[in-house]
Amino acid sequence: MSQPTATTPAQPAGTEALAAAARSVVDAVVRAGDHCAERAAELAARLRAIADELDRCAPPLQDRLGEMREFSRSVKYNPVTGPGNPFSPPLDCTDPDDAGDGTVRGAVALGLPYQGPPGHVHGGISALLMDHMMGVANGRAGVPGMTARLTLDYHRPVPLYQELTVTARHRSSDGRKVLTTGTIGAGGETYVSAEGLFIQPRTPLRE
Ligand SMILES: CCCCCCCCCC(=O)SCCNC(=O)CCNC(=O)[C@H](O)C(C)(C)COP(=O)(O)OP(=O)(O)OC[C@H]1O[C@@H](n2cnc3c(N)ncnc32)[C@H](O)[C@@H]1OP(=O)(O)O
Repeated sequence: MSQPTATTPAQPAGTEALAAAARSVVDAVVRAGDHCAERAAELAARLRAIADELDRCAPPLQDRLGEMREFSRSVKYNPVTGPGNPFSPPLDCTDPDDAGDGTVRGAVALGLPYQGPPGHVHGGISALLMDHMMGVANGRAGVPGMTARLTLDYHRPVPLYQELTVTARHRSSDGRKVLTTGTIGAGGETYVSAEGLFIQPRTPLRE
């Protein structure tokens, strides 16, 4: 029987299936740790061969960077919610359960690759989730912008392997300055709260 993992993607296909498989590899590498030391060299060679195969499919970097300016691709491959990016947990906010007040919600459970303090999520990962979710809230409010300042209060350590609720809400705008708040919590408890100042660019960031 396979070991439990923190992230259980819902039947992905195509490149999303590829990303989900790579994500599973990352999770399994950290969970197996020194317990697979005897087979590490052999397994590394097999993974390297797969990476080389993928490299042969990849277009020149400048072409790919150009493609990635497209909004749909930036959504698919972003490092927080992107189903096409193995680095993303991914945070699921496809059904954001908008309460009608502009709050966006997402759900995620994070495993050992995201550990900071023992048994808990790295504080920088919490900041990543907050930054991104506030960006999503701003986008939905029609005021997308660049993060200029991010302030986090870490109230409690964020547990690994527990479904977390991540929220964000655009609060106010003053010219190009956008103020947004967010939380990470579970079971009615808030582990992290955040406030962000975002600046709307003079020209759009993406095509
Ligand atoms: C699924 C799709 C959803 C995607 C969500 C993605 C979310 C991800 C968000 C990010 O990660 S963005 C990446 C991290 N952020 C950056 O790289 C930003 C780097 N900084 C910059 O590019 C510029 O500094 C910035 C665009 C933020 C501002 O430059 P500007 O030249 O446009 O602004 P300007 O300097 O004219 O300042 C405009 C106002 O903002 C204020 N301001 C700017 N930076 C500030 C700051 N850091 N703190 C406080 N106030 C600040 C500034 O004082 C001024 O106030 P006033 O209008 O009242 O005079």
